[in-house]
Amino acid sequence: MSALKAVHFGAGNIGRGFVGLILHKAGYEVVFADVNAELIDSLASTPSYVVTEVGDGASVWTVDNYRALNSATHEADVVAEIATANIVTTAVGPNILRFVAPLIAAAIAQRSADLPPLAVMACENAINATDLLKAEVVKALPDAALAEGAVFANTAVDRIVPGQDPDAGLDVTVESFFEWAIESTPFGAATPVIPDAHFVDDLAPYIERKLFTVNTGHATAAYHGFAAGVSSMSEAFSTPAIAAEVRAVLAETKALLVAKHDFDPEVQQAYIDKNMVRFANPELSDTVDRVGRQPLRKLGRNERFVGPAAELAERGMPSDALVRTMGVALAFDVPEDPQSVELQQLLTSLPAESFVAQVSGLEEGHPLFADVVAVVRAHQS
Ligand SMILES: NC(=O)c1ccc[n+]([C@@H]2O[C@H](COP(=O)([O-])OP(=O)(O)OC[C@H]3O[C@@H](n4cnc5c(N)ncnc54)[C@H](O)[C@@H]3O)[C@@H](O)[C@H]2O)c1
Ligand SMILES: O=P(O)(O)OC[C@@H](O)[C@@H](O)[C@H](O)[C@H](O)CO
Repeated sequence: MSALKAVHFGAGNIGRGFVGLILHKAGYEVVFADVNAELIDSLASTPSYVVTEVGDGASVWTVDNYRALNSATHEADVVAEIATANIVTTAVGPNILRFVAPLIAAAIAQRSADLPPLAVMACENAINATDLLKAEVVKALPDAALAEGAVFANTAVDRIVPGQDPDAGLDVTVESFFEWAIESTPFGAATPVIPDAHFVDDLAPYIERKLFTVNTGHATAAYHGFAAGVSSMSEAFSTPAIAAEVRAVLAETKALLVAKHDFDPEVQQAYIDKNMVRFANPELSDTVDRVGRQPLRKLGRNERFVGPAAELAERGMPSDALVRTMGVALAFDVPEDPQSVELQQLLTSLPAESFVAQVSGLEEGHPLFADVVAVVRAHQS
């Protein structure tokens, strides 16, 4: 292995505008793997694309030195690339990890024992997404011991990359802010060289602070915005009643983060205030449909609403704003979003208790269960 090589699954917004860019800046040749034939053909036939940042300290970056492979039609080629790569990353969505895992498993099984272990990092908005990916990879390996040929590290990624102008081609507009935290412990002394990432011993506080602040706040504005008939995120945040709902949920998640991870309350408040400014950035043309996408995932057990609300309830602490927002999220009805369609079907076909058990994963005896049932029932009536 001479030059550095990374295979990245998911050449979408965060793939091109964040992970691909950072790996490129770190000196890796990036091989993008995606199932979108049009996107892959376009990448394969275009030598470079441009990432334009907006916001404080914005720069413009040209990304080149990449290749692109269709992972639906060229599985064996993708496997061969991973088998000789230093790093494999994903930004496909947590529900898709199980589909990319068999390719990573096949590559690990094929990898020469002379090569250093493959670094595997899922870059998704989910707690311990790499652990989910690892479980699927191990399931697909002919011998679980082969997993020793890879190092699996959880990560937390933060950069708002909205849906792009259809005329932009491969170019991506992103906010200038970004953060990529990667757990260092799995790597021992051999952490990958990625200067724009930072390696931390314990990722839990980072990923929970990110998911339960950035993503909880973001989704709160999206669902309240949708219910109010607002379509752009910047408009949602500049609507005082919606901004107040966001501040209310973030006060609740702050209380949890402070109690659980011993964060300094003032530091967490400064983080919230900084994010309120990020969210409202009028230069980012983000939509409530994108930020609220896949509502069934977002209403899941370890996700941005039920996750913190359940822990608050277990500690006897209030979670009224989080629960109220879950109720508002039920109105998210976007015909182009299959999970939104399924959400609407489940709301008409299931009694409130079954809906809550199925969608939120809460059990009947849980201290949050009755509160969530109440908002579902109110929505149904
Ligand atoms: N956009 C953001 O602001 C942002 C920020 C941080 C994290 N994330 C996370 O990154 C992930 C991707 O989000 P996005 O906004 O880039 O979405 P996106 O829809 O723009 O990109 C996802 C890409 O994955 C591809 N894909 C789907 N199935 C695949 C498969 N089986 N194999 C390979 N590729 C496949 C799609 O074709 C698409 O190009 C999500 O987990 C999201 O939560 C997004
Ligand atoms: O990607 P999702 O669907 O989990 O969440 C939508 C947005 O909140 C998200 O993509 C943010 O823009 C991103 O997490 C910012 O780092």
